[in-house]
Amino acid sequence: MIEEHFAALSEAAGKSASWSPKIRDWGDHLATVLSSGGRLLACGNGGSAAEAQHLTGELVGRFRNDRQPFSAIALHADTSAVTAIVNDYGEHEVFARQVRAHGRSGDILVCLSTSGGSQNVVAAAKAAHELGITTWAITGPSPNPLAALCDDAIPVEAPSTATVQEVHLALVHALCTAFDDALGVPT
Ligand SMILES: O=C(CO)[C@@H](O)[C@H](O)[C@H](O)[C@H](O)COP(=O)(O)O
Repeated sequence: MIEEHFAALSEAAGKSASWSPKIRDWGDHLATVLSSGGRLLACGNGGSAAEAQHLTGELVGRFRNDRQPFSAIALHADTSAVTAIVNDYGEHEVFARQVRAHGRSGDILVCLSTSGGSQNVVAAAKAAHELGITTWAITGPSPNPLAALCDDAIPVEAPSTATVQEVHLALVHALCTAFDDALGVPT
C-alpha cells in the first residue's frame, strides 16, 4: 500500500505539470493585485485549511527570498470569529461572512477542496462573486460544483483525498514561485 501511495502521488504530480501555464497566469495576476494593495483570501476544510494557511503564510512572510509582506488571510485561522459565526449564523456561513468582512472588489479568493463540494467553501465563492472578488478553485477531480462556480479552476485528477492534498501543496508552491517570478524576487 505504501508503494502504491507514492506511485499515485508521482503519477498525479507528473500530470499536474500541465497546469504550469495557468499557474504562471495566476502568479502574474496575484502579483498585480497584491502589489497594488489588494488582498488574497484563502479557505478550505481540514487538510485543505492547512494548505490555505500554507499559502497565506508564504505571502505574508516570504517564499524563496526576502521581499515586502503582502496581505493574505486564511479564513479558518481566526478561532474567535470562526466559533462566533458558526454559533450565530451556522456552519455554512463560516467563510462567506469573512469574505464579506475582509474582501474588496478586485481581491482574490482561493478555494481549496478535495471534493469540490463542501458547502461552506461553495458559499464563500458565491459571496466573493457578489463582491466582485476573483475566485480560483483548487480541487480534486472534475466535474465538481466549486470548479464549475469559480472564475478559474485547477482540478487534480487523482484517486484519493490524500494524493489530491499532496498535489495541492505542490500547486501552492508553484503559485508562490510564479508570484515571486512576477515580482522579480531573486533566487
Ligand atoms: O485531511 C483530511 C483527509 O486527508 C480531512 O481532514 C479532510 O480535509 C476533511 O474531511 C475535509 O472536510 C474534506 O473537505 P473537502 O476537501 O472535500 O472540501
